Amino acid sequence: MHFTKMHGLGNSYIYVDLFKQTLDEDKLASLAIEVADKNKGIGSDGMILVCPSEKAPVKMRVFNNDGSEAKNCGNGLRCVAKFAYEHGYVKEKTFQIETLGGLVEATVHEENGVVQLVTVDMGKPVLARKLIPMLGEDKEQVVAEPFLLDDESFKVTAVSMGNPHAVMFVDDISQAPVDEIGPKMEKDERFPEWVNVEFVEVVSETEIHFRVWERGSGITQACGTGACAAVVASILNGQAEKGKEVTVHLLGGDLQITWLENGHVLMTGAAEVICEGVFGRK
Ligand SMILES: N[C@H](CCC[C@H](N)C(=O)O)C(=O)O
Repeated sequence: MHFTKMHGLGNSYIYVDLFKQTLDEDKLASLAIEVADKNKGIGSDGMILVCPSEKAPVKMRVFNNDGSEAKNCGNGLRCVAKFAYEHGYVKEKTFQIETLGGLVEATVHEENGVVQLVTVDMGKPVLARKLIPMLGEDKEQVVAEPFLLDDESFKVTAVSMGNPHAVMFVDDISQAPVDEIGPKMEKDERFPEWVNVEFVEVVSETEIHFRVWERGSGITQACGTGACAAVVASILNGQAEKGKEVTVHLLGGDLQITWLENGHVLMTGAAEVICEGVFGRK
């Protein structure tokens, strides 16, 4: 199997071009686990398939390193956009990408034919509890809601970017209990489809620090959909303003994110190729 390893701010995936090869649908989950293994595989946060689509020039499918399939991936979208443009699957610099969470629009910023940065219109966040999904009293939004976990109460703001996110605010990001709380909250029964867990330290209304425990992958260097959810949560909690660009500092680098007045979330960041190769026994 031919692959390209790419990353968005250190959130790396093994990209497989299904315009040029086919994979057995029944083996996708186990293949994602295999290629992501840093000792016996290639090593990554998961696997992303770059697929033909009937709704857009290209479709993205995302698998975490536990084999679970997700409906969206922000860092993955930027890399898929770069891949599709540089491989000639799209001719325009702005084009749609199909995801399991719906259609998004990407714009590539290229220099001498090489895409350096990509802007993705991630669409509108979903805030209704039952659509996150999150169990509990049926109310429109979950903003700073007390969430009891191991006798400790956390204030959770829930946002879906096509995939579910639980965002909490801390005073010092370096002290955020990512390892301790991440895995417990990820699979808490109150999140029927599990959840990505994010911690945010607000620096100003245009700058935040961010850490993540990803559903299905654990701690990663960056989470694009999580960073979008973090900006939306910051605004819902009165810590930032709609229409103003926020710089999100993640372990692997920065993303520029704006929750526009029209309700859409724009994300701009890097997308890079690490290597290409052939995976599997000769
Ligand atoms: N772990 C996520 C998928 C990857 C999202 C993340 N890597 C991003 O860049 O948005 C989930 O299960 O919803």
